[in-house]
Amino acid sequence: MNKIEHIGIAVKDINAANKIYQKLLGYEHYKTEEVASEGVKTSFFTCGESKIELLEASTKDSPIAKFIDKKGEGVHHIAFSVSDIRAEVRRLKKEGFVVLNEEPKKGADNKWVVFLHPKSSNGVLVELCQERE
Ligand SMILES: CC[C@@H](C(=O)O)C(=O)SCCNC(=O)CCNC(=O)[C@H](O)C(C)(C)COP(=O)(O)OP(=O)(O)OC[C@H]1O[C@@H](n2cnc3c(N)ncnc32)[C@H](O)[C@@H]1OP(=O)(O)O
Ligand SMILES: [Co+2]
Repeated sequence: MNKIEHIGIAVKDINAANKIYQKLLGYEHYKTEEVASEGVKTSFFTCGESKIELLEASTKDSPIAKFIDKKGEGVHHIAFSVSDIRAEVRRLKKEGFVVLNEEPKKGADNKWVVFLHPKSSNGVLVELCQERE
């Protein structure tokens, strides 16, 4: 793993959350992006070498909608940047982690992403991210 790429935060209202995180960080987000395949609207803030990803559900069955229904707003996942996502998937499977999608899928901000089930990482949903060429 190279670094924490982003921390994903589930929010009910991305416009309201943007204002809060703008005040918190002292600067504006640099982009918004809808990822229809994941049922989310995102907003990204830089934070040093890492990012904050705000996530609002765009569909009723979005993982974000389910998460907020059960747990409320808050930290939803931690994403790690990796250089070779397929090699990391092979390594992590051997280590016993539960991989949710073996085939990397298109994430936000020009990334390939793979998720690991929170039950295999102490209740934390983990995302692996590799830059798309
Ligand atoms: C924008 C794209 C991308 C990026 O580029 O950055 C994203 O970040 S997309 C983010 C949204 N997408 C995902 O989260 C995809 C991966 N997630 C999943 O596949 C599912 O959400 C899940 C983790 C497998 C859970 O789905 P499911 O089993 O259907 O949900 P339940 O509500 O029944 O929960 C079961 C169990 O798991 C706990 N849970 C759910 N989500 C989380 C979470 N984010 N962190 C920690 N724990 C989580 C949930 O509370 C249930 O626990 P118990 O009640 O104890 O059984
Ligand atoms: Co993410």
